[in-house]
Amino acid sequence: MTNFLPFFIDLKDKKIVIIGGGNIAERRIKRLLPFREHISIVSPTLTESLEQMIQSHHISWVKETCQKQHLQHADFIVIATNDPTTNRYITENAPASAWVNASHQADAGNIHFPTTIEKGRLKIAISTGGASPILAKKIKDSIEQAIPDQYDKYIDFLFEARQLIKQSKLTNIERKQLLQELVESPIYAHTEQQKWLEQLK
Ligand SMILES: C[C@@]1(CC(=O)O)C2=NC(=C\c3[nH]c(c(CCC(=O)O)c3CC(=O)O)Cc3[nH]c(c(CC(=O)O)c3CCC(=O)O)/C=C3\N/C(=C\2)[C@@H](CCC(=O)O)[C@]3(C)CC(=O)O)/[C@H]1CCC(=O)O
Ligand SMILES: NC(=O)c1ccc[n+]([C@@H]2O[C@H](COP(=O)([O-])OP(=O)(O)OC[C@H]3O[C@@H](n4cnc5c(N)ncnc54)[C@H](O)[C@@H]3O)[C@@H](O)[C@H]2O)c1
Repeated sequence: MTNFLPFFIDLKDKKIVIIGGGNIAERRIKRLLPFREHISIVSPTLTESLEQMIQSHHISWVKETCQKQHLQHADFIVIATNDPTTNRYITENAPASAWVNASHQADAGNIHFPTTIEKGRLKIAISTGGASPILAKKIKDSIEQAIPDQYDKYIDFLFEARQLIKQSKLTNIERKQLLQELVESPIYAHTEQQKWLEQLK
């Protein structure tokens, strides 16, 4: 079994190519668009919803079946066709440097889509390494219930506080104590957060 390293990546300037225009392609595009507007789809057909999406985003549609030139220079390839021969062709002809998501067969690619929880800066990604996406979803639901509603703003406050602490003249021990305190005794009220930040300015 291949061992996958969990990571958070920036897709800016990356060339993303999705092969196939069905349900899975649609699911992948919805996940990718908030992080990268420029995406190419290579597929003879598109779902209705994808047809609408290409009108309103920087998605380019190559209305062809997949050939080698579509894979050249791609940084990130999503295999999402319903044709096993094409799916295999892509895994065999993708550039060695590309990240390949093989939605038809987990271990044929080198990158998996996890299920994710996103609350502002907080991002949690869960994967079962292709064992059970349904279990991944179940774990997501239970973690989501345990995250307080105020976390979104509270984590922004932690970010701001940490920037100020890093710029301060405090010793390393004092910095660590303050950072620890902010987590052990969370401040959720906006006015209290502002007061706390003012003291450091
Ligand atoms: C996280 C999520 C994101 C997303 O897809 O958006 C995701 N699958 C989701 C749902 C889901 N997928 C499938 C079902 C039907 C039930 C079932 O088969 O179990 C359901 C359930 C449903 O639809 O409710 C079928 C399926 N999935 C894969 C294969 C191929 C294989 O197993 O080799 C097949 C068979 C295809 C076929 O039958 O031909 C493979 C992968 N699916 C992954 C991610 C990656 C591993 C993540 C992990 O290990 O946890 C991985 C390895 C690769 C990848 O695609 O990156 C999303 C989570 C739910 C959510 O968050 O809502
Ligand atoms: N990872 C997952 O979570 C997951 C879940 C379900 C299915 N799948 C797998 O994903 C794949 C796609 O499933 P789907 O439901 O989106 O299928 P779909 O039938 O909705 O769409 C398939 C698309 O592939 C296109 N296509 C076919 N041959 C092509 C070629 N040679 N070149 C380019 N495009 C081509 C079709 O025109 C169509 O747009 C299947 O292999 C399926 O097993 C993965």
